[in-house]
Amino acid sequence: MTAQRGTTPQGTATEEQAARYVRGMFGQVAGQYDLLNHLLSFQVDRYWRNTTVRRVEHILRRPGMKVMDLCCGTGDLLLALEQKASEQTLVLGSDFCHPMLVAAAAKSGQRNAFTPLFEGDGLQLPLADKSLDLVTVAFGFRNFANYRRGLKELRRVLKPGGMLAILEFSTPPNPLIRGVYGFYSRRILPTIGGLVSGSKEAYTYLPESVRKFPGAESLAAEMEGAGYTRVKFERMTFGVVALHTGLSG
Ligand SMILES: C[S@@+](CC[C@H](N)C(=O)[O-])C[C@H]1O[C@@H](n2cnc3c(N)ncnc32)[C@H](O)[C@@H]1O
Repeated sequence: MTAQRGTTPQGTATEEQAARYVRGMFGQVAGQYDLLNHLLSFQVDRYWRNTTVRRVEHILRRPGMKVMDLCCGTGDLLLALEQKASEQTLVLGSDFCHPMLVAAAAKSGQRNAFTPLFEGDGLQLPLADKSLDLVTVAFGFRNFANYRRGLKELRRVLKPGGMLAILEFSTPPNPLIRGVYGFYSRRILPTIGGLVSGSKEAYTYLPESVRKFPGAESLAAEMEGAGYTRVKFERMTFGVVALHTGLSG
């Protein structure tokens, strides 16, 4: 399905259609996802995730904390979180794409504590209000069918003072870097991604979804609008990605 003009960031008429489209697309590329991630980012993706873990490490180390990596995909951030978490910290992984969770299950669970994985949509999580101390979302939030609803849902499941950390592609502020990155992501990335994964559409969707995603300042404003406090962001790699953090209130 090619995204048409519509009401969701994916261009579909309804949020259900957007979710089905995104889930199907990630399901197609789950097998080659890690290889392509590391290849297309020249391995810099590891640095982005490790930086994210460093920013939330104080929460991971505190015994009794409950942490969820939402949109965990094949589990790279989940694994990095697990490695820094105390054994008394509950780390959960969630995604709405089953083949991605299967890949994550093969990787996580390497510490002496159980890491439950569950299928869940970030817009409608099967979790009680105020149940988590930290939610991380790496490269998943951009795919939500409704950003405002997603922010509200994540605030719902966070305890008062709990932290949301969103690692996501962004728009480099420097026009020269933006031009070079734009050329790479629109021309080179879909070709390599298409050849390796067999789904050119998925790797054409990627730069398109980044282009449509709000810039770092706008996302910070959205977070504040949804009730998060102490919202801040840090750009990495010339602003190709940004890490936003905020407290649930
Ligand atoms: C680009 S992958 C990122 C995976 C992983 N976090 C990483 O850093 O590599 C995006 C993931 O978000 C998931 N996703 C997208 N929208 C979602 C939603 N509304 N609820 C749950 N998962 C979602 C997709 O299924 C996919 O596995």
